[in-house]
Amino acid sequence: MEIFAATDADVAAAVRATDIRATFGAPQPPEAADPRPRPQGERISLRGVVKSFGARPVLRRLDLDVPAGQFLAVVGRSGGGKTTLMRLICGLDAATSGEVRIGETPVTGLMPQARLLFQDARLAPWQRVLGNVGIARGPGWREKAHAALRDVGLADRGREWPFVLSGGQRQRVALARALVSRPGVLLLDEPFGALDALTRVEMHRLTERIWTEHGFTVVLITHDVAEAVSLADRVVVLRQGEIALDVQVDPAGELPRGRRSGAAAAALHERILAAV
Ligand SMILES: Nc1ncnc2c1ncn2[C@@H]1O[C@H](COP(=O)(O)OP(=O)(O)OP(=O)(O)O)[C@@H](O)[C@H]1O
Repeated sequence: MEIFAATDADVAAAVRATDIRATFGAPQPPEAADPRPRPQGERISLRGVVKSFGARPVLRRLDLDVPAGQFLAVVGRSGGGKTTLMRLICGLDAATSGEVRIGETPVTGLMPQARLLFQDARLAPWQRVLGNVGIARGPGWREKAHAALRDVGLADRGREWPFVLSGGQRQRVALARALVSRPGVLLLDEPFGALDALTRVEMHRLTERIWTEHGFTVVLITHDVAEAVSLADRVVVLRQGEIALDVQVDPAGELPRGRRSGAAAAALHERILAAV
């Protein structure tokens, strides 16, 4: 295993080379300054997907199409198969039968165009923040990692160690690490579940902004129906391995994302809760 620790000189050079003034929510510099290729959201499709562990079926003949660029939220009770679904989409696990595709490509192993974020940030403690974001290395990794840190409002934290960061900041580093390769699909497995309410709202706004700027396809798992209604284009309820509800959040385009309140949002909230 390669263990790499960026030296202070490395980090200082990377920080000097980019704009460290950009902070969370600040306007982003022109695309030309970013060394990463422009991302393309990718379609996700599942056809007749079954996943069993031993004799126990967890996903039962699932059909699901997520159009490129859509923000889909998946809600459901514990044990309903949500994480299993994510693992099949990114190729961490294989379906027992049926087919999963990202774009036109059948998922037969780990998919480089899909990135998965968990509830815990899973940072490498022996790497500084910049090293964590660029952990996959490759040509130009420092510049790419720094651009991703700037995306998440942590441009000036690259030289710090993960243990000095707050939980929300660690999740932002994990998000930057996922974004560094400009994925077509971002899979979020309850990444906000362990955060306090204010940090969670910050992360909602950050996720929405980055999704708008990057244009990737998002699948967000959450137990929080309000979070699903607030952020997503569409909500799917997964119950005992089957889709119990599949609903567009705002088909008429009347509910501003992030401020979805009022009777229509409340009715949708109730409908989702009834299906969970
Ligand atoms: N590797 C595995 N081996 C055996 N059973 C598994 C495995 N992974 C998941 N399961 C089982 O599959 C079912 C669905 O698990 P999954 O983690 O997908 O649910 P979930 O909806 O994400 O739950 P939660 O909301 O609690 O995270 C559970 O009963 C779980 O015990």
